[in-house]
Amino acid sequence: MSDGTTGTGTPPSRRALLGWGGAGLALGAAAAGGAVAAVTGGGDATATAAASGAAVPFHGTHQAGVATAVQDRLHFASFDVKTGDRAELVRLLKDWTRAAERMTAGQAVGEGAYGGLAEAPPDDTGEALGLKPSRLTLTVGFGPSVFDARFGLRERRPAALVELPAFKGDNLDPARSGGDLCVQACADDPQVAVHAIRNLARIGFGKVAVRWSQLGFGKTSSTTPEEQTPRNMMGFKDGTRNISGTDTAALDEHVWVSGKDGPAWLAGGSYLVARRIRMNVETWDRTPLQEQEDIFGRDKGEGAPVGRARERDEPFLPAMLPTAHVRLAHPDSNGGARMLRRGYSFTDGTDGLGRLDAGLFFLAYQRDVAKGFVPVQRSLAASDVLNEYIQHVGSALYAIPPGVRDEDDWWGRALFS
Ligand SMILES: C=CC1=C(C)c2cc3[nH]c(cc4nc(cc5[nH]c(cc1n2)c(C)c5CCC(=O)O)C(CCC(=O)O)=C4C)c(C)c3C=C
Ligand SMILES: [Fe+2]
Repeated sequence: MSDGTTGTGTPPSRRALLGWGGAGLALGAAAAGGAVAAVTGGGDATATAAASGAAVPFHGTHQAGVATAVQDRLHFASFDVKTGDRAELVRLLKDWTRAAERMTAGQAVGEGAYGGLAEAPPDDTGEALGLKPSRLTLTVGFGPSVFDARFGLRERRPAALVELPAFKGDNLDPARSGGDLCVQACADDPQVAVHAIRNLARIGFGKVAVRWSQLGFGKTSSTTPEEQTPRNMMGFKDGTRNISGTDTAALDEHVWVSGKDGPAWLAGGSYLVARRIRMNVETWDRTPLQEQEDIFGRDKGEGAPVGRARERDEPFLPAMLPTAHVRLAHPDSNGGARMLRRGYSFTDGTDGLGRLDAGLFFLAYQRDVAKGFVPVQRSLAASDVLNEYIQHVGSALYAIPPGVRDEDDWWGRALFS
């Protein structure tokens, strides 16, 4: 297998094509440092890392793509496992891990996209050649259905990994819900994220099939509060009170599964809730500004909570409508529940009735869904005035294993060992 550096008959890595090949190690380390700065540093470091197209380290205690700085683009895919052979599934997870190591470092999959046997299709599909690593992160998850009888994993199913309850107003499409495995690909370049999912799906041909996938074009939450807060498709700042990627105390309390929570294989991992939430943007755009602000409990320009001046001022919940989104979602209204939001806006063309098929692909990581998403969504589903403008049309839940520690480790090793 090629190491991704240039040589006769060997396809160059994306990094090599950028002129990084010879000094790959030194520059790779610098790029990783930039990515670390993106996670731990200030806004300037984040902006620099994004602009430089740096690589985010793949190996670590936790998977990248949860607490690491949120990139601007998403390709999320949910897969059904087609093989009934446990060994084949393990082989796939190992192959996926090795390919993910390469792609997140800006290298082509396997022997690359050209230069190999003319009689065989290339290992890599090629559309990311010449592009920077673009802070690509690949995050894998296991859905409840993978713990059925097929792979002998019944005893290993986390007690907390139960199907989400039905919520008032849900209009879920089974074709956009569920799945045995997921891969969240985030990057600053959409082509890099799409290339990653395409190549993982290709490696999995015959063993897994994409059940549904979702592209996202603008982050709606960040883990870097020192950055400018992004705006959602309703024009409001979204993610102001999200968990910061540097707030280790909050991450330990609300996001990472601990050894005490069980099962042991999931320690250092998390749970991911994905919801495709359609917005009726045409109706929203005809709603008066005051009403829009009352619905969220924040103003549209600054993003300040009702009665306050600045975005980061502490919300005073009694000043908001009892049905305001922020009042209902706030931890004080939900027994202290918090989650790390990492969603993206989407626009998937039109719906045939002249309306944009647009909305929020809501992604939230948490330590326990029963104490995070479920109580908050119950309260939102029952009373949120925002419900007049939105509808949940897709839903999935996954257990997110801990990070891949080194080159000998692989996604899900502790689960299958
Ligand atoms: C069940 C969890 C949540 C869903 C589903 C959800 C959907 C949703 N949210 C917005 C826009 C905003 N949400 C904001 C705050 C906010 N939302 C949730 C949870 C869900 N949102 C939480 C936990 C919070 C933070 C509450 C707090 O601590 O104050 C905001 C305000 C800015 C912010 O703090 O992020 C906006 C704006 C939309 C449009 C939407 C569905 C389409
Ligand atoms: Fe919200």
